[in-house]
Amino acid sequence: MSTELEGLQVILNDALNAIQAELTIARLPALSNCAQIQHPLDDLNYLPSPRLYEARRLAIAAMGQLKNLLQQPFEKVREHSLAIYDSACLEILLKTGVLDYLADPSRINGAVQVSDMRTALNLGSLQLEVILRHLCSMGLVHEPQEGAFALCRPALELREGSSGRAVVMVPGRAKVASALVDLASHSESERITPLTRTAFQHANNTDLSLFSFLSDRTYERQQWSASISAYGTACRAATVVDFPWQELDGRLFIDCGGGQGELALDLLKILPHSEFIVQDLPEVVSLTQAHIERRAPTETLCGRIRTEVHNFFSVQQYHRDDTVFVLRHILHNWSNDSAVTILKNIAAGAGTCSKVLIIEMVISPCSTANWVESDVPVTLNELRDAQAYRPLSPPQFIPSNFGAASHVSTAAGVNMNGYLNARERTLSEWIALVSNAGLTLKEVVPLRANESIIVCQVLGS
Ligand SMILES: C[S@@+](CC[C@H](N)C(=O)[O-])C[C@H]1O[C@@H](n2cnc3c(N)ncnc32)[C@H](O)[C@@H]1O
Repeated sequence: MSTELEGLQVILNDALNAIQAELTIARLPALSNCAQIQHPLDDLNYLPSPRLYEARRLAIAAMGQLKNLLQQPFEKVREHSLAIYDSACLEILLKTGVLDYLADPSRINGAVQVSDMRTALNLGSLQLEVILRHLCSMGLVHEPQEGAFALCRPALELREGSSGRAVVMVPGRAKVASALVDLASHSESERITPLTRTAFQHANNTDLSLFSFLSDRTYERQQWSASISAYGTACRAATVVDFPWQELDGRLFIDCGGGQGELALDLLKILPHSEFIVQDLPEVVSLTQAHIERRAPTETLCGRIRTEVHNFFSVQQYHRDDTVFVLRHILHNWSNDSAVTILKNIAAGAGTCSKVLIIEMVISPCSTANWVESDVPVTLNELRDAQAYRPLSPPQFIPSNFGAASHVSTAAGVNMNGYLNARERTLSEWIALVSNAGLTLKEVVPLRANESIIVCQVLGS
């Protein structure tokens, strides 16, 4: 019977050995924090082998559990309460132009003195070294000589055009987080603001929903749409590879709230006998149409892909029995009641062979109950040479949601809550939601990404 410390040490060693072996098999270079070029694994389009993907997840989970085990609790609480400055420093790095200055090809290979940055960027009295030192502890910057800083490899994800930058630049998140605290701190009886009002509305003193608020704010809308594209890019490779799309070739695909049509464009390439309709609100569809014509001129001409204005709060008009309705990153934007209405509008028009594919996170509860070994656990050894992705069973001492490896997903749930009174959902919440809408959940296909594909059919079919 090993102690928690011993158990986690073994798990971490096994995970690191598996990572090392998989890097060698894939002929990937060694990882380095201070490298000035991205590692192939940093590319969002690079899909790691199932064993490498899971070993990374396990190593992060084990490191998180070890940190929880070892860190002095007062230091831990202090660290979390100060975490608000992590995002503030990230924003300062971008908004002062320091990131772009350090990332410039003429400077990227050496460290730059703070005084030079201050003069070049006209930063006056900003105590830049204080900010940069905190960014060092976050692993985004390093300080090879006192007062001289250079970017670390992860910071390359913040360069212009990168998905990471798009996510950081979403406006007003700090305001929403603070309004969430404000709303949550009042008991039900003292509440002046009705519960249906979001923290976003409270923070911006508006009754408009996020989407209506953005409709006449071009800059903010562009920042949002860049971040939405970034989430799509992050799960793109896994969505295409880890789901058996070929079994559905020949069907009509309706991408509900399809945005720029990126998912349909990806599927178009691998499903030569299928047709695609990308639906969205009128102000989005006009941009989507132009985007699709640029990206897939031939398929557009052949009628294999087109756009259509459709509000998903009205009933779908497609009654073809073989229709596949896809909703990616849609339902987590809506409360349960609204999400049920959206799904009912699809179910009302869907034939018995139609499918509804929901591409979203399926949050695991953080249970530690599975510390008792499950019947047929999937281990890193079993994933050796595996081509098809299967998630690992969490070993003893690792929570069922892989703890620290789920941090982004649980934080995304709080973010959805703050902006939209919405949430990321667990499997039991998904089952309840789809059955309330007259659908049945057939299976959940996990992806090498934060998302899974939830396959639903019309009830009884
Ligand atoms: C988070 S984005 C997801 C976009 C796309 N599915 C993707 O994965 O990239 C949500 C999309 O829902 C659309 N949307 C919001 N309300 C809608 C409505 N009532 N009817 C149709 N689309 C809507 C938005 O315009 C936006 O394109």
